[in-house]
Amino acid sequence: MTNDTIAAIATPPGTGGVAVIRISGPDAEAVLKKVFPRDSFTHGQLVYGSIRREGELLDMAMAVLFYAPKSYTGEHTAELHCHGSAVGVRRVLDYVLECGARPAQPGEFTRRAFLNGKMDLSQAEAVCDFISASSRAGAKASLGQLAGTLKKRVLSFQDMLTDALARVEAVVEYPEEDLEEETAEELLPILEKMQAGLLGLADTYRAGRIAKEGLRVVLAGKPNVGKSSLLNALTGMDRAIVTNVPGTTRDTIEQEFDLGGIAVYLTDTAGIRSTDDEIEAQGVKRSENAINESKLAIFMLDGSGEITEEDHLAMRALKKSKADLLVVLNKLDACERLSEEDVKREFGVFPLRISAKTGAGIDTLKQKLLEYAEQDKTAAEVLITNERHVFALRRAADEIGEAIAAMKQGIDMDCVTIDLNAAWASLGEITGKTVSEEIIDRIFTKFCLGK
Ligand SMILES: Nc1nc2c(c(=O)[nH]1)N(C=O)[C@@H](CNc1ccc(C(=O)N[C@@H](CCC(=O)O)C(=O)O)cc1)CN2
Ligand SMILES: Nc1nc2c(ncn2[C@@H]2O[C@H](COP(=O)(O)OP(=O)(O)OP(=O)(O)O)[C@@H](O)[C@H]2O)c(=O)[nH]1
Ligand SMILES: [Mg+2]
Repeated sequence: MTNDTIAAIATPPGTGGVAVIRISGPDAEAVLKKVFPRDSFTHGQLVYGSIRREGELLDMAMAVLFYAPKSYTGEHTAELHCHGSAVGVRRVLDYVLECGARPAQPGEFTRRAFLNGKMDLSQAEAVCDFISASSRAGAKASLGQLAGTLKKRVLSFQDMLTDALARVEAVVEYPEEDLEEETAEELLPILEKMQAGLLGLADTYRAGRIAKEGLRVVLAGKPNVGKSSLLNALTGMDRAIVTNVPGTTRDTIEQEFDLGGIAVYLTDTAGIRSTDDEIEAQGVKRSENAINESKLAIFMLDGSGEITEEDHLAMRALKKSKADLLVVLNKLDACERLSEEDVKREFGVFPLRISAKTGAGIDTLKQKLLEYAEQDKTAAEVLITNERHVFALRRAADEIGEAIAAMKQGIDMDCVTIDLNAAWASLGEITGKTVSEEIIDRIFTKFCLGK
């Protein structure tokens, strides 16, 4: 139901400089005029005045009216810019509701913007992601999507499909012209390029997800190699206790830090070894859990010592997990007993040389982490950050693949038409053209109130 008038506080709860109440729907102007009396409003012009209920002053505020369709929602929309008093703004909202508006559902303003064609579904989803972004990379990716970069890409894929469909339909419609072979020859490379383009776009999800959700990295290795020292060096904080007693870290320690705009959640763990100490044994268990929950593990070796059975024990725990592996050889400032070649021979991976103590190699390590996080990002201006979009892109690529296979086998062009239409519909799930009501419901109920 979109023909009633809704209202909500659009700013976060609590005390602030200014609090905004948003009102949208056919009665927005009438409600505003009751709350904030004025003979007329000029579209988009903010004016100052009093809000009184039965003579009692509720706030000295500012108000603005946007006439449909030139508003965020595409409906008549009013805003009251009140003092940022939690109690004050609540009283004004109650008065607005008394004057004929009803409380908005979470995401209802943006849902109306979508239903009124002000934005497509990918842009509406981006509004939610942008608001809740917790890193600069996440904010940047969702803002691009909000500005319509993904929408544009999807629409251009759909345009290409429409062109291809028109040509296939010509073959079906004029069988006497014998266009089949010629058309297949011309369309195949186009479809193959589209398929690759769709899969390439879907592959940006790896980097997109890290931009949106952050990167989980665990520090692992036997006791005393310098894991806690590295946590401190990477985060620039004196976060974890460092001593030369093996078994210093007993529990996992997590610290977030910013890596070129990406949120990295770094976990320091208890050194892995077999132990009779009950507390330490539980710590080792927790280390193993932390490894399993991480995308990347930094396996640390002490270059001033020898490779021991404990190193192998730690490595086995890492190999059992799905975490990707980066090996560092620490303490290169001290005497050098281990070379990179030794490590390569023993563990099959070439290590990065660092000193957690002096900071040598830490910038290179950060660079490696950043490259890892952004791999597959390609030059793409578009980063996919949403699993729903990945599924839709992959499905569209599959359907185009079916069309390609059918064409190559000389199967009836009618089948090709079906496959290409299916691909078009899959892409429509991203823009919202071909998506079910339930999915739309699910997307908007995740929004916050007032958005
Ligand atoms: N005060 C205020 N600030 C805000 C918002 C808002 O709703 N109110 N926004 C809410 O998220 C964001 C801005 N987004 C907006 C998007 C479209 C329109 C809008 O009125 N569009 C019309 C007219 C454009 C024009 O006049 O040129 C349109 O698209 O037709 C307004 C805000 C961030 N800042
Ligand atoms: N020379 C040198 N010493 C280091 C370096 N990194 C760490 N150390 C020292 O090695 C010892 C152990 O460091 P920690 O960071 O506590 O090692 P850990 O791996 O966290 O140890 P556990 O918590 O016991 O598993 C401390 O005395 C550190 O000062 C380094 O790069 N060079
Ligand atoms: Mg430690």
